[in-house]
Amino acid sequence: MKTALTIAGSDSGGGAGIQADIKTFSSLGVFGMSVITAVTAQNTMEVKSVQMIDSQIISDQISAIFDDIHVDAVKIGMLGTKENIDVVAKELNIYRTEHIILDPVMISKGGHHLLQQNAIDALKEKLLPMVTLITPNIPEAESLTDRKICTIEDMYTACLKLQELGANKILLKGGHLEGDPNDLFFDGHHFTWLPGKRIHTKNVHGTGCTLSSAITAFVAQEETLLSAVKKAKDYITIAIQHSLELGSGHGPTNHFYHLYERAGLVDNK
Ligand SMILES: Nc1ncnc2c1ncn2[C@@H]1O[C@H](COP(=O)(O)OP(=O)(O)OP(=O)(O)O)[C@@H](O)[C@H]1O
Ligand SMILES: Cc1ncc(CO)c(N)n1
Repeated sequence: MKTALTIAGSDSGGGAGIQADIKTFSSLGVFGMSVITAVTAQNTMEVKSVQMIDSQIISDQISAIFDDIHVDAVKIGMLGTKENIDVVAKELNIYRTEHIILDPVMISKGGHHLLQQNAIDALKEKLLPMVTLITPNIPEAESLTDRKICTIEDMYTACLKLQELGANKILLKGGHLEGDPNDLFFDGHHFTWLPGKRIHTKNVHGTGCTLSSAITAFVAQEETLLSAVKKAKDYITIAIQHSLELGSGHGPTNHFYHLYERAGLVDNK
């Protein structure tokens, strides 16, 4: 069985973070492992509080895994602090993996800062150049490039700017712009649009986490990056289409829908 590792924060509400990543890995047939960088007390409405995990324990979790188990692909989500970025970059430089997918998590859907402001430079300098793919949403790309993104033209320009900053491949998610959620993939030479149709639901908690871990699961299974990104887009679309009405805020997506459907466990009437 292929393996995937997520280095991210825990979401007690189960829809985003480590929990979304492990559900995604499992539903797509790869063995999931985790390095927890932060514990968030979170539900569908808000992040109540966050406790960062000590850098030494982060470093130990990474070495415990890599010293023993082969890792086919790594996904990085919430890191929280500059210290965490430093330790993750240092360890991943030691244990080299072919595929590293970075979701540069900065702010939760409810507006809670999940990355300290002083950590953005470290993310740009240390992690950006060493990862295979970065998957910012519009506000994250704006923060990384220091410019507003309002139009399709701006999305192209932002990808080129991210490349200038050292990024290898980029998936710029368009979900935060008006209209349909079309994402732009840039492999360093060519642009490819991943068209979407907006699903009108408030249950979009953890969509970014789920998309990046699905890409990770597909590259772990030897898909090319472009094919992994396309399959992951299909996967998140189905997960949003069948998202779950849980809690009073942004409910989670349905990570296992395609398996339930295959098993005849859903009523399609
Ligand atoms: N309402 C929607 N309907 C269909 N697809 C959507 C919708 N919202 C987002 N998506 C798609 O979901 C994926 C994740 O994008 P999104 O912009 O929501 O990530 P994000 O803001 O990083 O999420 P998160 O809240 O987890 O940080 C993208 O492929 C995006 O186009
Ligand atoms: C732990 C965690 N990671 C990522 C997100 C994405 O928004 C979140 N809400 N919580």
